[in-house]
Order: sequence, then C-alpha cells, then structure tokens
Amino acid sequence: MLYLASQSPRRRQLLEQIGIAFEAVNVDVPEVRSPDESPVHYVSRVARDKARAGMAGLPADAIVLSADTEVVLDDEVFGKPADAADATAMLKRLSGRTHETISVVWAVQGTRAESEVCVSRVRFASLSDDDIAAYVASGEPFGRAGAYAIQGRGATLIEHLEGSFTGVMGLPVYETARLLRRFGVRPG
Ligand SMILES: Cc1cn([C@H]2C[C@H](O)[C@@H](COP(=O)(O)OP(=O)(O)OP(=O)(O)O)O2)c(=O)[nH]c1=O
Repeated sequence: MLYLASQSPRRRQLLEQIGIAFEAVNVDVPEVRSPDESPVHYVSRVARDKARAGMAGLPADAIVLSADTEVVLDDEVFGKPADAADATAMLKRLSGRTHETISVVWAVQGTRAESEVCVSRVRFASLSDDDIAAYVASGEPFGRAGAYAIQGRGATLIEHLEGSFTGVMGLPVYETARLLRRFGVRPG
C-alpha cells in the first residue's frame, strides 16, 4: 500500500492525476536550513524527514512517498511567506529575475529509501508595486513556497519556465512515476 505523507492538496491532486492509488497521512516536520547546507541538500533532507515521520504507525511494508518544494534565488531559500509583508518582499525579489524551484521526492519502504530531484528555472516578469499588492491581496501567495502558485493567478507573473510545471507546483509527476516504478507501484 502506498501512503502520501503530505497535507498539501496540490500533491494529492497530482498523484491522483497520474492514476496512482494511495492514502494520505498528515505530517508536520520542522523546516530549518542549517547555515552550511546547500539548497538541494536542505530540500532533500526535509522531504526525507516527512517520509520518515509519515511511517509512524504504518505497517512495516508500507511505501511512504513525500516531497518538499522550495524557491531559490541567489542561494537564498524562500519558503512559505509568514505574512503579507514577507510575501511582498519575496515577490519584489523575484520580479524581473530567473529563480530556481527545487522539488525532491522520496519513497521509503522499511530500510529502503530512494529519491528523485527536480530543478526548474522560472523567469518572472517585472512586477510593479501595484501588481504585487494586488497579487498579495488575492491571498494566493500564502502557503506557497516563494509566495506564488504557478497553477493559479501566479501563471500571469511567469514569462518563461524551463523544467517541470508539476515540479514547480509541488510534485514532479514524471520523476514521481519513475521513482514509484522502482518500488513496483504503477497506475491502477
Ligand atoms: C512555487 C509553488 C509552490 N507551491 C506550493 C507547493 C507546496 O504545497 C508549497 C511548498 O511547501 P512544502 O513545505 O513543500 O509543502 P507543504 O507544507 O505545503 O505540504 P507537505 O509538507 O504537507 O507536503 O508551495 C504551489 O502550490 N505552487 C507553486 O507554484
């Protein structure tokens, strides 16, 4: 049986989209980057912690899938904005620049643990203060790494994407399907 250790509705929706049967379990792990930790290592570690936390109380042969997504600009990691001021500051930083989104997916079964990394490059249009204020007022930035959602109104802020749309959204489905195949999990 496959379990998705995530409270993210996006991740559940994307896993459903590819026809994989699963049950969702809620996890909540601290997301704190160590000073010397590279962005990819950090994202991977957090995603792996989610899978390990998700294993608690499940049968020994359960397969647990988890993911983490962060936005990276100039080696700085942008998680979810704390409030409107934080969202505004992040969007100002992203405006007119290209950043990376990093998504790492882990599958864990007993002592076996494997991952896939998906890095995309996203170029934002130059945004006016009014554009940013209107977007923050829409509420969409909250709960989203980097204060935007590519699957929502945020799409109007993005000039160019190089990589994986679903990876930016939170669960890179190509990489996820490839990872799950290695554990014998296929669409039903
Ligand atoms: C960049 C971007 C992020 N996001 C979301 C995906 C993730 O839900 C969130 C990043 O936070 P995460 O910490 O990766 O995930 P989460 O806390 O929402 O869910 P869980 O840990 O329970 O799996 O940002 C979008 O929905 N669209 C986007 O374009």
